Amino acid sequence: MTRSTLTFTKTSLSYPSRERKGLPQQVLDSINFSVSSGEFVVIIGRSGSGKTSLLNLAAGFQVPTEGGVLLDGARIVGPGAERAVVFQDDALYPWFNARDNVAFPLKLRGLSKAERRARADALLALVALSHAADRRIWELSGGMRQRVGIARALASEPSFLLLDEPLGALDALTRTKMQGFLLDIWKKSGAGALLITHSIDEALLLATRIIVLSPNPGRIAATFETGFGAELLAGAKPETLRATPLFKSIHEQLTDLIHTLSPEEELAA
Ligand SMILES: Nc1ncnc2c1ncn2[C@@H]1O[C@H](COP(=O)(O)OP(=O)(O)OP(=O)(O)O)[C@@H](O)[C@H]1O
Repeated sequence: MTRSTLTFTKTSLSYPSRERKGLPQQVLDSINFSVSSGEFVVIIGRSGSGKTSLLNLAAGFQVPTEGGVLLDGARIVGPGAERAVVFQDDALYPWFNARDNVAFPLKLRGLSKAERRARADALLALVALSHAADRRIWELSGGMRQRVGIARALASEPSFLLLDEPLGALDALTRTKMQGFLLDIWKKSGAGALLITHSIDEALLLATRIIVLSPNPGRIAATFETGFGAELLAGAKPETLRATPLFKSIHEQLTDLIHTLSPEEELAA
């Protein structure tokens, strides 16, 4: 895969606000950062700090009020197959089985039935769901559904995975498994990842870089370069990493920072 870069440059976003009688409410203020292939950037910040808005801009669902969002230097003006989005409650087609859900974007790309089946089966193998290819969506657990959603997102061979709390609805054990899994997929795909989470622990385990957003309007308050994901991929156990002084220190700094920025907000550890 050729190296690709997604860049936010002096990106600001305002929404018309009902409470303010139509006056614009600024939710993002002059955001500057980039994500390249092979990077895993995690955005963390209190509820309402503009995380989803940021991701929507990268996806091309919205356009900035000021500044730009660029893909390899070209302004993003709409959604594109090279930027795949995975949400918390991914809307899979309940009347299709897992394979047909994954194959659906391939149909839109005009692949033949045999090609779609072969590609969907390869993607299901990648997310360790070969055994469930023929099962309907309602026959799958929450974690399995999320893996189908990720396989479907990978079907378009995206350069970027845009992940909006994809693991937020899962129980703790499944979430831990899925974190390792997500890292593995990201590494194998060579894509760049931009993940939103409320969990400081998750941010630390997955990110190559953590960006903290401060609220009202959303601004970058701090950036942390981290590398625990590489250790997880190399086989380290999450609990071993959590016990290291460096993990504890960054966890403490992030907790302090987010609570200083939003003292009334309870954040998940
Ligand atoms: N389509 C919209 N129209 C008007 N205001 C919006 C719209 N979408 C979001 N907002 C407002 O923008 C601000 C940021 O919302 P956003 O969803 O980006 O934050 P967030 O950090 O992702 O929040 P959460 O963690 O709760 O998901 C909020 O005040 C929200 O009410």
